[in-house]
Amino acid sequence: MAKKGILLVNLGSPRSTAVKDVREYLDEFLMDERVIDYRWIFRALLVQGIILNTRPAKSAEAYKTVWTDKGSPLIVITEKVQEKLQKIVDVPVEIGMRYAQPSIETGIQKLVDQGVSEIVLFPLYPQYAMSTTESVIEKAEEVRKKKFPGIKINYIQPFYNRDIYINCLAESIKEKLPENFDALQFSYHGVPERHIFKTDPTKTCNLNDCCSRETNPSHQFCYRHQCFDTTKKVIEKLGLPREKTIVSFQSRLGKDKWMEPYTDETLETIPAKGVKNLAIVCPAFVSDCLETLEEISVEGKEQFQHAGGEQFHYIPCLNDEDRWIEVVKELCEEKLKEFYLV
Ligand SMILES: C=CC1=C(C)c2cc3[nH]c(cc4nc(cc5[nH]c(cc1n2)c(C)c5CCC(=O)O)C(CCC(=O)O)=C4C)c(C)c3C=C
Ligand SMILES: [Fe+2]
Ligand SMILES: [Fe+2]
Repeated sequence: MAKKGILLVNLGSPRSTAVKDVREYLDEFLMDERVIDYRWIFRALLVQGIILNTRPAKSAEAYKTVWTDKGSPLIVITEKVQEKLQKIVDVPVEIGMRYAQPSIETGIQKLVDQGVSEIVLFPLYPQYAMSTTESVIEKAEEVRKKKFPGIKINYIQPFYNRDIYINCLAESIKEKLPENFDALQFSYHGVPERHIFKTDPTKTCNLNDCCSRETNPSHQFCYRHQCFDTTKKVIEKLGLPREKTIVSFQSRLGKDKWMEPYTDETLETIPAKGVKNLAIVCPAFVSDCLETLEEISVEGKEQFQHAGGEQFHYIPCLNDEDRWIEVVKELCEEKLKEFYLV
């Protein structure tokens, strides 16, 4: 019988905080046609002609503020998840990053070296986006066809609405919520609005009320809907009134219109509306990273307090919490079983 294995895939980080390494990482990341989805020549002009002139130095400074002795938080946390998962499943577990190292190819090679020919690949993003889930699958398929044509890969689908994940996230948030807070903000990574239209095969999403409907044909590929649905399900579990919660989108880049409302603008306006004590969580990320530890915990806090906010309570991601490892295990085992069905 074919040997099976698990590949956990996350976004990836620069090799180090040196400007040249950050530049190399940003080059690979932003030249991905599913991230900056312009025609190659315009993407190259924007990324290599403009963004890479100034952003690497600025981002390198930001990375320095979150870097650990062992490296980037995102990589270190993903390695911890791998270690913990490996102790409770009986197939080999490896990690691969969409950008930089260890790459998806490296991860697959390590599994193949252990005799694996059937892989469950887990893109570690709860909600589907062209720039994340789709990009990972495209890359893995490219690598498989070119380098490992004999192996099979089963992909774990976005799990934004799965009960096991919602329960896990709600319990984790509940444990970390402060006693008193005026609002709980859900800050998701943003995407350009254009991406949502582009990946909607039904052409029924207009980025309006449809995203909050219980059912709509576009929901399977609508990042906005999936963020709303995660939020709705978590606040139901927490028993929080809708009025005590805020949804916003962070980390926009460039001049395109990204999904609104923007997290930074929200943080600057809510204190005047009476939100002085804020709890904030970032459920598009399963591991803490630059975008949560620096952009939200540090910059976001400053923006909020500068605008008159008082208590700012950042709720960490699921990281390597045991309850999350159990969810990863269950989702992986469910997919592993599919190999026996074909
Ligand atoms: C949660 C899912 C993510 C989506 C969707 C996403 C889309 C997206 N991101 C950029 C540009 C940048 N993102 C950066 C960092 C970053 N992004 C995610 C996740 C998603 N991105 C993570 C986990 C991280 C942190 C990586 C780490 O090493 O900790 C960066 C790099 C940092 C910086 O310079 O600010 C950029 C740039 C775009 C353009 C995009 C969708 C189109
Ligand atoms: Fe939608
Ligand atoms: Fe990003």
